[in-house]
Amino acid sequence: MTYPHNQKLDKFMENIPESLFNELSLPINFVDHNCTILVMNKAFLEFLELPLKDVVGQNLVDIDNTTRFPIVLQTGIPEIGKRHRFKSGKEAIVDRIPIYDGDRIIGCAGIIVPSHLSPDSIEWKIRHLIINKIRPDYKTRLETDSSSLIPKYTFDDIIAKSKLIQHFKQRAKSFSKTELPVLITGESGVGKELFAHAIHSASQRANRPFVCINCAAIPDTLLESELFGYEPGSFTGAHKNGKQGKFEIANGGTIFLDEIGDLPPIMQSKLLRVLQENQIEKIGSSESKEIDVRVIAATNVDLLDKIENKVFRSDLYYRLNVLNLNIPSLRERSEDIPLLIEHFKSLFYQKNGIYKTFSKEALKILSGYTWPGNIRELKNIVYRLMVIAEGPEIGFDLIPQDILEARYHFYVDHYDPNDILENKSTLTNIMKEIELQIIEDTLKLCDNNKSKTADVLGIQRMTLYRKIKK
Ligand SMILES: Nc1ncnc2c1ncn2[C@@H]1O[C@H](COP(=O)(O)OP(=O)(O)OP(=O)(O)O)[C@@H](O)[C@H]1O
Repeated sequence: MTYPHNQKLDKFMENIPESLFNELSLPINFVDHNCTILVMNKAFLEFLELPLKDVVGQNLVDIDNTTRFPIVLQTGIPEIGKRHRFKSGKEAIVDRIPIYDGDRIIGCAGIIVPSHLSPDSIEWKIRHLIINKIRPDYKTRLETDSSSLIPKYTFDDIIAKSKLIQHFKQRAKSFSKTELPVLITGESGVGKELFAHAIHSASQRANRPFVCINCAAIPDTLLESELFGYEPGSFTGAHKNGKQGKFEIANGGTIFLDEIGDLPPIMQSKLLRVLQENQIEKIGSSESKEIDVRVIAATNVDLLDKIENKVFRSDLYYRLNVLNLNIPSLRERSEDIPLLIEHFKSLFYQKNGIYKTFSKEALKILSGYTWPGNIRELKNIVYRLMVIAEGPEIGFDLIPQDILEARYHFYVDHYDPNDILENKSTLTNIMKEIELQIIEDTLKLCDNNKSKTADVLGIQRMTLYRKIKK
């Protein structure tokens, strides 16, 4: 295959034989930097329900105006495993992978992954092969999602309808226009890492590395070499070629220092020096190297408290906390819960091809829960329910006991002792009242179905009748 307009792309594609390309049942296309189609295989044309004629040279937007290729060509940010509705109304999971020549975007590849395909299928494997060929650095993300140099998320991935989070998204977007350090605080699982990725993705550095390091997950003895690297032979057991540190890898881009509150004091001093001087010194080296790295740090502990207890340096805190985002917990924005459940359902579907709905009662219970583990906990529960539900609908009965019980604690916690004094109630009467309230609420959730209510509450149907009658 040759692409007269683009020698670089030509070189890039020269190893892919056209015959093989057209035989693939996986729809694939390539466009140049103007979104002009360079290749669209038979499977792609068939998927778009287009006649099997040559579309090379046409603009993809003219063929399918729903395409997001122009956006990917502009941002340079890959979109992998995204759900897309085509002009024909068909839906599928798609990958859009920008192709670079150095820093320049010269084209984009698109793959449609029909939703019935299992991750074990040959097409799925070919998809991985193609992505890895275009972006070898993306391989890690597809497999483990953990140590890639490419940000995993953009602001579009932060799902929220609450005004509260919209406000934080807006603020974070304005932070991405600057080069200043950002400190993201908030409880565990609220999306701090997600925000860090999004800030980088929307910044001038989007096409440069995004390097994450979890300061709590690395033993103190290894932290220095992880962050700053070492020279060959600088200590026993050192790799003979030495090692690049995370700061050096992140040069030109962003480093995300997660769980910064757990950084040991000695490393706090070293980090402070790096931030002040913009220079790193590898272990075993006497020379400093200039670096240009934007720092985003996150923590779920109270750093001011740590400063007061003299376990965190206040000067480092002020260096990191130039811009601050204190992400609210999920219980402060419970109106986002149904939307997040919908989002995780569709993510699960994209990955596993399994789609289930939640019953009205189940949704109501999940929306009323306080989610101490925040969005991470919600995501895990949604995935777990998708796996364990046998039928197409996830009902009340599958909700974990601790979530159901938490509702009952709510009644107890919210009982006003003044009512006891005013009404001169006895403990037995108070307990009965609470019990009745729970029964009434559960009956409502179960559309007045008494057998179901008894089942959910774990009592006999006759006991339920007796309690209602009383
Ligand atoms: N608004 C959101 N929309 C969609 N997914 C979200 C949102 N917020 C968080 N998540 C998801 O919830 C999970 C936890 O988020 P993340 O790791 O960013 O939290 P965190 O605050 O950094 O947690 P920790 O303090 O434990 O490191 C991730 O899978 C993330 O993708």
